[in-house]
Amino acid sequence: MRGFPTLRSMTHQRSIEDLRAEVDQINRDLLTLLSKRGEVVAQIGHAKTQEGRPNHYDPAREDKQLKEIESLNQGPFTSAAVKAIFKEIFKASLDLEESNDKKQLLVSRKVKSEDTVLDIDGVRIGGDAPPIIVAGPCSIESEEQMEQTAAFLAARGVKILRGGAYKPRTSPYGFQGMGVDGLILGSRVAKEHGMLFVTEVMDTRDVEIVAEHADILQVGARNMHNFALLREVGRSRRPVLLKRGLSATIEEWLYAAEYILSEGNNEVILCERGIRTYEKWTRNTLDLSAVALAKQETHLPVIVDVTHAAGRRDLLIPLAKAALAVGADGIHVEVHPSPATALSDNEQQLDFAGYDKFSDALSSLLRQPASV
Ligand SMILES: C=C(O[C@@H]1C=C(C(=O)O)C=C[C@H]1O)C(=O)O
Repeated sequence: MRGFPTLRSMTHQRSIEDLRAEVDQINRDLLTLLSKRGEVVAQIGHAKTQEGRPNHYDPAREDKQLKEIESLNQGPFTSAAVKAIFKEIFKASLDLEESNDKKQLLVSRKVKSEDTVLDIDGVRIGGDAPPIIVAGPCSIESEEQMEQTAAFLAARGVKILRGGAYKPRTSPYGFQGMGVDGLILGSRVAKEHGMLFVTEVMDTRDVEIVAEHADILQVGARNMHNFALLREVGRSRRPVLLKRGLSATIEEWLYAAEYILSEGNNEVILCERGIRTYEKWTRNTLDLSAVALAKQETHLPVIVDVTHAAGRRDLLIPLAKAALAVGADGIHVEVHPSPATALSDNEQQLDFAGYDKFSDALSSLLRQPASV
């Protein structure tokens, strides 16, 4: 190989110390170049994020660089060795791009250290506000059902009434909800009792009409990955209650919230509702570490839907206590005047007597501000 002195000519000319000093200097130069490369790569990462490309890995680009490096390599290292070194550099660069990017997430506490406290018509959620209760039937079924439930809950100080007008049912033949009539009914009854109305929106085409009637838009677990819907509720100017997906990791859940914030809507309430595991004795498995982590990593309020997490009435009190103990900003619970005849979720909704027991059991925890 041209240009490189032979071992024999080198050994007697320079001492090992001398050579090592040169290696030390080369290390420093390499480090300077590596750091410079890292800075440029981080800028590429930032540009990709701004273009809405969350996946930064680009194998074609890496391959192109490796091919060029191979063609330029004149030794003494083999091309395989040089390529292995550069692959490590690409891997570290990708990590750098992605971790820098994560630090800049709008949901992150690193970007906004203080708690986001929502104030919806005087109802405060998050931060130093006492934990809130979101309660009401699974589905809006009739005027009588909504009227009875709202009157009962309002008398007990519940400020947020829930009720589904569009229902994401497992079977297409299950009750699909009352639609617009349900929206009108739910919002009227809530208003009459001085409550806020939260209801699920499942389709981008319905965001406008649901936002017209509801005070808070719910994105349900089955739609947590519906990125078009997340963007659309992000563009609406209503607070959003974002449930965690059935099998979503915490990271995926927080990225889903990021979709909403990235459209300019900062009013997001995260809702842990249990995840799908192998366990059969509960409908889902309540993930309390997700609540603690979401509180730690984000500035958003986090509430816990104990009804869907448990799928059975007998666990609601202990699960709600545990949720409040880890710092949840509220509890979501389904209440129906007659769960046995409800058109959905018969097994898990509380009747009025059950709700009274539930709220009595939690009363001391509900008075104080959420604590981590
Ligand atoms: C820096 C980039 O992102 C990643 C890192 C690369 C690198 O370190 O050279 C190359 C491709 C991507 O996997 C890029 O796309 O250019």
